[in-house]
Amino acid sequence: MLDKIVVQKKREVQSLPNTFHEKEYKKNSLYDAIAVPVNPLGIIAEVKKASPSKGILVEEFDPLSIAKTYEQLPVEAISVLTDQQFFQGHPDYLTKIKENVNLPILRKDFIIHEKQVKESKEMGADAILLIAAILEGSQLKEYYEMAHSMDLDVLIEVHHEQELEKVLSVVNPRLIGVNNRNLNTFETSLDTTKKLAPYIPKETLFISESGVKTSEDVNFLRHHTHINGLLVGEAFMVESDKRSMLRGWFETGVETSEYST
Ligand SMILES: O=P(O)(O)OC[C@@H](O)[C@@H](O)c1c[nH]c2ccccc12
Repeated sequence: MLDKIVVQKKREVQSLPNTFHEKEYKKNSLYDAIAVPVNPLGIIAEVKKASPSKGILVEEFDPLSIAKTYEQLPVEAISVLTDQQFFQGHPDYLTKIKENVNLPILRKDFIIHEKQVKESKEMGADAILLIAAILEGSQLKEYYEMAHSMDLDVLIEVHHEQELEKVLSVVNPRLIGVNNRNLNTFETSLDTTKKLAPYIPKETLFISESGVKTSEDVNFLRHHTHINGLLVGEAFMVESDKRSMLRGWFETGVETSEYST
């Protein structure tokens, strides 16, 4: 699946222009929001209509009103899918949300070319995702540095130890996301975050991505790892009472974390 997405992205990149116009948006730092969260853990709530694994999550999809609901909860940041082909997202959703919602906005897409980094800035993103599985070490370094020079924060996504090693050998990332979903099989396992936790540098902000749905999930992650935040899509999208769900996640608190190194 990931291969198929990359083939499509290569096609899309060919039709991107060579120059982009930078508009003046107020920057909201994803890093700062996660470093000093309002919630007990930093919450990045995703605006996602559909996914290749689940199909359409919500029929009546109004990205701006979803983002405004997130802003009211509140959450620390918003992730917006801009991929059209596989997730039914759109770049305009991100721009519209940036213009109307005062939270850090992460562009969620499959970046494989520097033009997409510049395009993200033009869209109004505060941060981008770089997926280690689809990038060489040299590309990771190049896009990471380029993004920072444009004042974009970067969340680097990894799935396993070799990817993490590749990332750490080229950059000193401020934010790392461990994706619990295997992008080839689409299965999620929170053990992915647990397994990688000991290898995430202490000074790096650590996000667990995908497959978080219940307070048991949240407590599992808080008990076994030193995560700073969660990236949640589906659970929010299909829940009508998002506020109660979020409150419920932190109600029971955590027993002392077993995680110590
Ligand atoms: O809907 P979930 O299981 O809560 O997952 C959200 C998010 O982590 C997921 O959408 C995601 C993580 N990494 C990605 C890379 C591309 C597209 C999507 C993603």
